[in-house]
Amino acid sequence: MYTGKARAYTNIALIKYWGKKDEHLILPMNNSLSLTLDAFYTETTIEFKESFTEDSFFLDGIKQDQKQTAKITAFLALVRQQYQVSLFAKVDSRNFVPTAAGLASSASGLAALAGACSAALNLELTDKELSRLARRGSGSACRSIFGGFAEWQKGNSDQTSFAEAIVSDNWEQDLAMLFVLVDDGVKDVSSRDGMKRTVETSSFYAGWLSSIDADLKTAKQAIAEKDFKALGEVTEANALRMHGTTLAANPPFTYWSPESLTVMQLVRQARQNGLPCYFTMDAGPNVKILVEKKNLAALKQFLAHHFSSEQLISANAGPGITLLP
Ligand SMILES: O=C(O)C[C@@](O)(CF)CCOP(=O)(O)OP(=O)(O)O
Repeated sequence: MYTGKARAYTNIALIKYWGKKDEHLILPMNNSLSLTLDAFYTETTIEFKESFTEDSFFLDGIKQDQKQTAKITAFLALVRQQYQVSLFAKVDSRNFVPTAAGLASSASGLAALAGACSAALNLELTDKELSRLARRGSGSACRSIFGGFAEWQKGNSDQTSFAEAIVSDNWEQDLAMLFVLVDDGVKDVSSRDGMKRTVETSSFYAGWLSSIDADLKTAKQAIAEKDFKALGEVTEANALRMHGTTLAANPPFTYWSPESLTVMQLVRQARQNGLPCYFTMDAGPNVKILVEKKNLAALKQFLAHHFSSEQLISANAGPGITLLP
């Protein structure tokens, strides 16, 4: 019997991963850049055992069905094949996210699973190898191996596609992210399905790709210079461009709900009132607002007129993956 446990935190992309060049290996079309946060994490324990006749997956103590287990089973099949393991496993994940719906990220879950496998099988993977393994579970998971800012080098093969920490002189400690939970109950298109449809059908996709290199350069320069305005502006513009691609997909779709648009407008208004903050969004209606820690309280106060405290969840920069005893 082999057991392992790991904790990994969610990350939010400031320059988005949106589109795969290779679906099987999960190689992205473009580099992306993220900030790992401390508020949401997953702890995953895995047990490989001779007596198990199939893989099983428990999330917060509840056995998951085939569909929810799909990403996990596919990942474990890869681990067995890659590391010549014949044993089945029991995976027990606990998501430490505020009760709010829709915040459990596959990034922290699959990164924690990769770490737990490495520990259980005594693979002693380097961070780069762990990032490559996590990438096979879910693309954005490869960035959660690292704390603070990370860049996912797109590469062109399984060997060359992995994330790396961005040297930042700990500037991320001065930043915060405020999640505004807008729950409009609309069942979104998953990020995996959304990016696939967009790559395959959106006439705006080429425009998105052509803007990435400049955005990455701007973001990395902003981090090096601790220039919050520059980082915020490129973060917001990049997110708008990513989401713009969905409008030209076939069939068209959007992750934005009416409340999402209200939050975006409030962020612009806060800026006009002299409170620097910038929004980003992923595959769902929730809005994430990048703000300097010194302005977090003022931002929360400004939004408190429109949202309940349960809808406003703040996070600071978080650490990389931790293997647990
Ligand atoms: O996080 C980002 O860069 C941007 C997104 O969150 C925007 F929605 C995409 C994350 O995609 P993911 O869930 O990693 O997809 P997978 O590789 O198909 O599992």
